Amino acid sequence: MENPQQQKAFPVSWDQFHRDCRALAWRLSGQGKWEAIVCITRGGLVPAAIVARELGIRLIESVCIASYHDYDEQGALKVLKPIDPKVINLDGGKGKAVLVIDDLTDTGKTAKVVRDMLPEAHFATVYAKPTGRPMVDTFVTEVSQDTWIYFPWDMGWQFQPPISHGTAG
Ligand SMILES: O=P(O)(O)OC[C@H]1O[C@H](OP(=O)(O)OP(=O)(O)O)[C@H](O)[C@@H]1O
Ligand code: HPA
Ligand SMILES: [Mg+2]
Repeated sequence: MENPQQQKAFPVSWDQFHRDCRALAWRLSGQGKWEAIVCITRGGLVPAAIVARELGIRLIESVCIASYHDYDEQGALKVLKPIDPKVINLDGGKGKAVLVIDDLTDTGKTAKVVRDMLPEAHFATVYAKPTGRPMVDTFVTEVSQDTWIYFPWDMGWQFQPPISHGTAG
């Protein structure tokens, strides 16, 4: 993983994120009749809340996975909390009744770990990079692999130097 400072920046505001989550819900509506959402924490929590509201799904489970440290380097994936067997065992035990949601797929490694737990679930992310794209069934916006997505919960307001000063990224 390249240092985000050297990558293209794709900053996302709360408003844009809400719209993109609604667009994801529109794409998902009509594709399946899911009984539960499994969100991949922590990034999947916010899109899962919005999609659950739009699709009327009230059974929400989490799978807690940590991988990136210091915002840029991906370390070993750690499953901090597995999926409740009650959710795994819905409709045959392979995830047919489950919608899995995350904020993005980058290398696809996180999605792969969860796919191994729920091979027949539908995987949805708001954003996708080319390497991770084959791991998800539905997404809204693709960005290039050398783009770093800045989510609104990681951001704060700060002064932007004018473009003419030549330092804007
Ligand atoms: O496709 P990958 O290369 O595996 O990367 C994508 C994952 O990385 C980020 O999560 P992270 O592990 O940083 O944890 P967080 O959701 O708690 O921020 C993001 O939310 C995805 O879950
Ligand atoms: O582009 C990204 N942005 C934020 N978190 C991430 N985790 C993996 N890739 C990214
Ligand atoms: Mg995550």
